[in-house]
Amino acid sequence: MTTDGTDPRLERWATDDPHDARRALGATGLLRAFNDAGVLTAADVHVARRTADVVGETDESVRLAVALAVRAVRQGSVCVDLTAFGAAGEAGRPGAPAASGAPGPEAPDDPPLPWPDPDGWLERVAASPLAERSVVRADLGLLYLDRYWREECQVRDHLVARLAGLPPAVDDTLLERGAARLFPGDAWAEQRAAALATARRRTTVLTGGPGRGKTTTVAGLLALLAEQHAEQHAGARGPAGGQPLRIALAAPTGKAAARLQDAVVRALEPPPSGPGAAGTVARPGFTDDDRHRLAGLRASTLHRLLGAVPGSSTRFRHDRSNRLPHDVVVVDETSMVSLTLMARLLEAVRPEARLVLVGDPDQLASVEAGAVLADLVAGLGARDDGAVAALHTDHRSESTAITGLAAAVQAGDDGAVLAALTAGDTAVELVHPDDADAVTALQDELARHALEVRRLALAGDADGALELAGRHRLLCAHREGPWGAASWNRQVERRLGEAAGTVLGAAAGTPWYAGRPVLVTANDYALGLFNGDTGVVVAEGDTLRAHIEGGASYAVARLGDVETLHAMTVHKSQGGQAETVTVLLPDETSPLLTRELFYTAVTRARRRVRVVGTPEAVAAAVRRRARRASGLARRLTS
Ligand SMILES: Nc1ncnc2c1ncn2[C@@H]1O[C@H](COP(=O)(O)OP(=O)(O)OP(=O)(O)O)[C@@H](O)[C@H]1O
Repeated sequence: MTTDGTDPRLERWATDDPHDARRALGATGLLRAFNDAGVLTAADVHVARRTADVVGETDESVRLAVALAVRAVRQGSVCVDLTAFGAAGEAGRPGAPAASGAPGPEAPDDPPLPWPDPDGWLERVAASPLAERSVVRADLGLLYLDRYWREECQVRDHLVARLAGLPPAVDDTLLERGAARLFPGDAWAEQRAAALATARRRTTVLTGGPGRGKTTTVAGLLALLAEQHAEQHAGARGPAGGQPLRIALAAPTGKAAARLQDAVVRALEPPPSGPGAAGTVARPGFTDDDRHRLAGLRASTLHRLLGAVPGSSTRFRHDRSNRLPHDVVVVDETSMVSLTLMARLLEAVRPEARLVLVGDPDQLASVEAGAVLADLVAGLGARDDGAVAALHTDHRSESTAITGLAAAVQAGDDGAVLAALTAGDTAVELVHPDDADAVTALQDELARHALEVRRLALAGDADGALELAGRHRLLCAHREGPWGAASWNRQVERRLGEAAGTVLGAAAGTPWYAGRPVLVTANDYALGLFNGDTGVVVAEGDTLRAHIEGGASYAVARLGDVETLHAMTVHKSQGGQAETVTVLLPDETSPLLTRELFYTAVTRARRRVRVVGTPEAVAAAVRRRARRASGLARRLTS
């Protein structure tokens, strides 16, 4: 582990298969050596060779640098810091300065690599025809593929321009009065301050972990803005007069958008009345006027908001020449937004519109390149002009032990994490993977849970099966391997089949059976299904129907992109929560084992979290950052 917490190991792939698709047949020189060593894939090598050949670049170290830049993007970084690598015996040793986010130098037991001399390496790339032709860019001491450099600069330019613009006009007396009504007293002080700060700005990043009251704050903020708008346009005539505030609510995935809409609508509902209802649900103090002004709010995916263009994942109908019409744009789960999508969003939002980016910067970043939310928090936070509003108070978790564990993970304090996991609190528990009895007990518990879900599903009790299935989540770092989601899915299915005296799941030739919990893995707008939706297959007479959380049900034959959900990856669990969560940690050498992964996993639990892993794996997870190389935070501060 390097001093900045970056993983010191250079992640490599390995295979005995001479025909493995990652092998770059015909590669020579340094590219060959790094491909043979499992650092570069055939795709990395191919791009470097083709672009270098086109411009006649023959310097092997430059070709290697381009391949490493391609590799970096493949691994989620936006650029690469060549100083993180280095000549053998120089920067290549563990503990040498590693760039933020860049994969670090090799582990001591890996064969040494023929690294070029790091001195002047970036300068050689910068002087090459590849840089002259803008194939790559050397900037901030980092090497970028041109597209990502341009996108990073675009994001910086748009944000800096937004921050430099005049603040929106507000009626301060009305705003203060509204905030005191919506967020009254001490219990709402943090959210009141955040909503007030956000209302007075064009651009705000609103951060907070799960249950910190972000969505509730957004609902109250929208009521404040709608009140301001109504006041400003009272008695106005003409096309704008009387037009309600145009609000866009969006999230990167369909599931997150549906949750955002639900949460905002729920927050706006009148508090329950009747005996015993008082004090059960805390809601901002909305009036009927607020509810009327915000009636019919809908959330959509960011792609849908921007107007997806068939055949392109990076171009949208709304762009700088056709801006979004909205006065307020709220984006939830911003941690899942890639650099490319953020660049497209920022160019499409009208400069005078309010933009509120909501999310938890400690969670895993987007599947695609970039760690935009974390960069915005670091970069804008350092400017100290109030663009970042943070919520810290946990309003949801039913266990202070879980809150404490999550805080210790967040702080990177492995000692405190291990102490929390072994303190004997029933809400938080550590199971050693070599403890055969404990692992068997876990397997039995999972099988009992799956059997009970199946019993309800066979009896046609869709609500009961859904409710029970959603109470527990088994989260894995990996998809494959002994501690991967696929293997645990098979294991639970085998136990289920044994108990039912039959074969269930893939081994039976059909994945469908009553009690199969499912995870939707792609949006299907025609069916109204979203990536991340969860459900259970229920027997209805002789047929099987998948009942999806939220009410819809479908004949199983209609569903295409679904996976079995006895276990799931932590990545796919983002945005959801369950009463109990079991986290299976891989051993401490797994490159996926990071603080962000562990934090995301434990914060999915509301009441109880059980971590299966060695103390070494826990410590490695807490200490290792999933940093992604990017220059955005620095660009925003300079
Ligand atoms: N000030 C408060 N006092 C009491 N309860 C609150 C307060 N603020 C929010 N809550 C309640 O806490 C729960 C979580 O709030 P909310 O959904 O706004 O959090 P969140 O940060 O958006 O969570 P997530 O990111 O997990 O969706 C909700 O049930 C909400 O009603």
